[in-house]
Amino acid sequence: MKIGFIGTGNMGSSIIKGILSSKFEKSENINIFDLDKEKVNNLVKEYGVNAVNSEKELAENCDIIVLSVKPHIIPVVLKNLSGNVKKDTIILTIAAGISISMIENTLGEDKKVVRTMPNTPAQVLSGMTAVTFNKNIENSEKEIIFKLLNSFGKSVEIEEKLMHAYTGISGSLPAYVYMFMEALADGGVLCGMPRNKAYEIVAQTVAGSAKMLLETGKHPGQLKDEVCSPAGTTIEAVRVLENGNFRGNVIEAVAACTEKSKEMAGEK
Ligand SMILES: NC(=O)C1=CN([C@@H]2O[C@H](COP(=O)(O)OP(=O)(O)OC[C@H]3O[C@@H](n4cnc5c(N)ncnc54)[C@H](OP(=O)(O)O)[C@@H]3O)[C@@H](O)[C@H]2O)C=CC1
Ligand SMILES: O=C(O)[C@@H]1CCC=N1
Repeated sequence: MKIGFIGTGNMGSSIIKGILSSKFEKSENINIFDLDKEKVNNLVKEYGVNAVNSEKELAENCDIIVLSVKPHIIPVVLKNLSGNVKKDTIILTIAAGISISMIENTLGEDKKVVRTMPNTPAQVLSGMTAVTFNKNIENSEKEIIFKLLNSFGKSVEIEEKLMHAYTGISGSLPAYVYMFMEALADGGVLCGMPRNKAYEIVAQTVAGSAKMLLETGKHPGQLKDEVCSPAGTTIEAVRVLENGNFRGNVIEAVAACTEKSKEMAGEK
């Protein structure tokens, strides 16, 4: 299967790396188009993928076209693709706030469109991707798309209207987690821990805590309670976090992200 990427920045290249390292597809079947020739040359050199010179050339040679440019560039790309997309080609968008109907309006309602919201851990095969299919995608094609998305992590089918909230709790989430981890390491450094050691310790502990939630089936509040000894160390930290409105701030951050996604889609 030939897969083409229009835009190979942070997210497009994360997916390419995931697809190649999981061996879902060979490098000779990956075509890329990006205006930034440095990014293209680096990917060609490092991974052996093919560079093409236009959206048209990419459309002629691919079974799946991944739209991985910034949302405001999508209309330009769709205009250049218009009239060049074959009947059975699947258009897969990863852009925040770009709806299926926006793509159908330019390329045609008969086109096969898949809307997704991935995240950057795709490049280490630990991504989490939401997906919504348009009416033209057949079940056999859904299976192929799930295999593709699962090759670099996990995926979940959701209603298109939930894509905004999904962006708030997954597409954008790695950034907030990294901020939390950076702040934890800063705290460690303040208390005398060498920074590199602090990052390693924090990363393994965050990964372990996430694994516990996934594998034990316990409520996160219960898992927290299991760590808090009476009059112990942890409850002191919990008190400080609660005084700083930690959970309230996180809820507001997710809501702000969700609202921005709606605004980008012209839904508010
Ligand atoms: N970053 C993330 O964590 C996530 C991003 N997304 C979505 O992924 C999309 C891409 O985001 P991200 O990878 O961060 O963005 P980047 O800016 O890192 O990558 C986009 C790439 O597209 C290039 N480009 C610009 N215009 C064109 C064009 N007309 N044709 C071809 N290539 C072009 C850019 O070049 P130049 O830099 O020269 O402009 C850049 O290399 C967005 O729509 C975003 O919503 C979704 C989930 C997570
Ligand atoms: O910040 C953004 O708009 C993109 C979408 C999800 C993650 N990054």
